[in-house]
Amino acid sequence: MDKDRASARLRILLRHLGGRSAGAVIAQPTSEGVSPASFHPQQFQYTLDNNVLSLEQRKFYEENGFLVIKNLVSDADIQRFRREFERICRNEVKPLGLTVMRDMTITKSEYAPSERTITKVQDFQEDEELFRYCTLPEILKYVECFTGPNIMAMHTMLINKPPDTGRKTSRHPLHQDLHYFPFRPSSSIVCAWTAMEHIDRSNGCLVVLPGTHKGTLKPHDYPQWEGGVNIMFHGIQDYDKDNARVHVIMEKGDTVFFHPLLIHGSGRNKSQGFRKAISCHFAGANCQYIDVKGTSQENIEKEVLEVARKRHGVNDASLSLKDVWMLRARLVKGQRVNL
Ligand SMILES: CCCC(=O)SCCNC(=O)CCNC(=O)[C@H](O)C(C)(C)COP(=O)(O)OP(=O)(O)OC[C@H]1O[C@@H](n2cnc3c(N)ncnc32)[C@H](O)[C@@H]1OP(=O)(O)O
Ligand SMILES: Nc1ncnc2c1ncn2[C@@H]1O[C@H](COP(=O)(O)OP(=O)(O)OP(=O)(O)O)[C@@H](O)[C@H]1O
Ligand SMILES: O=C(O)CCC(=O)C(=O)O
Ligand SMILES: [Fe+2]
Ligand SMILES: [Mg+2]
Repeated sequence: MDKDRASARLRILLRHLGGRSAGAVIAQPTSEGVSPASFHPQQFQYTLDNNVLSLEQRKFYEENGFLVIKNLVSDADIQRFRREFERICRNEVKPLGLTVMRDMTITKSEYAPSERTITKVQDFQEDEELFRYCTLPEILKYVECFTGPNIMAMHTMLINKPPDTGRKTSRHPLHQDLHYFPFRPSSSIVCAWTAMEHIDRSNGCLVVLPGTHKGTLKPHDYPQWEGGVNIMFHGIQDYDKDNARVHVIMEKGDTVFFHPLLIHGSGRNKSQGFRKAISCHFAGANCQYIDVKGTSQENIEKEVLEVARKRHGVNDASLSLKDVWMLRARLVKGQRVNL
């Protein structure tokens, strides 16, 4: 693409996004299909102008790709999420569309459903009690700094990381969440992840490689782990080993906001407890779906569609990753524009 066309495309993109820092041109990574030749020096690429983040917080996110806000979600709310999760585990409620995951070392076991066999629930957008998390004003206040005022909740999870059985399957390999998402631009997407208890290295805290959000989306695949790896837990094969791993220690209610290109994962849970966190990936409603065919995301599309076909018996060859995400997406603020 020549320089003029590239900058014209950027201008359209900017208008579409409702404008970031005044007069600034967003420097999008090349994986977004925009030429880096049109970079202009500017201060902020990953946060919007607003009065919520302090200059220091804003600079921290720009530089590192994540930001921890201490004590953001109340104990009372966390208790409600915990109760609802327990009800789901006991089969007392069956929210529509919910995906229940078991650790691969216990999937084929005879255990009755309980909090000890479920490692993660995903897609709780139809469970009003858990979905309250995605609508908490204290969460959305920060989310808006990244997505702008029209906010979609795209992906919801409550993670119940089990004590490791010794096979290290409780680890989550280093990855970028954007690998799973067929929508862009990446900087209008943010994950909010709230610790539901004290989380440190002993029970498998989040591990991040600061600054990696400035890079591009890397190819992902299953890691070659001896003890095996959970379904769809793709990892980055060759990340820069010189990048310092940072273990993010959090207290109950602390919330980390992070960019979908930030390389992160979590270590083994060496404790006897089930380590809990609740999270939602939000996106600006102005984001656009992309076709991932012919990209590194093709492998995850194939896996997700195979599961969708098996579970729902749909056999439509034209089904794409986009269709799956359109069903999950739920508006939490403003207007549903594209997603
Ligand atoms: C930003 C996002 C980052 C991420 O989210 S990374 C994680 C992404 N994970 C997902 O999207 C969730 C994937 N899981 C699922 O969709 C469901 O758990 C899954 C696999 C469909 C299973 O659901 P159900 O069919 O209700 O359960 P089931 O017990 O009958 O299992 C069916 C077949 O799947 C297998 N399975 C289930 N959980 C597994 C696991 N953790 N690791 C490896 N294999 C697993 C299970 O053994 C069974 O296999 P088979 O049919 O007997 O051969
Ligand atoms: N040698 C490695 N190669 C690739 N990824 C790794 C390696 N070691 C750890 N990881 C990944 O890095 C993240 C954090 O792992 P970390 O080393 O903190 O945990 P751990 O090995 O379970 O525990 P610890 O090192 O505290 O005993 C996880 O995503 C894990 O999968
Ligand atoms: O809570 C964790 O272990 C992190 C999970 C994660 O990064 C993910 O599911 O995308
Ligand atoms: Fe992740
Ligand atoms: Mg280690």
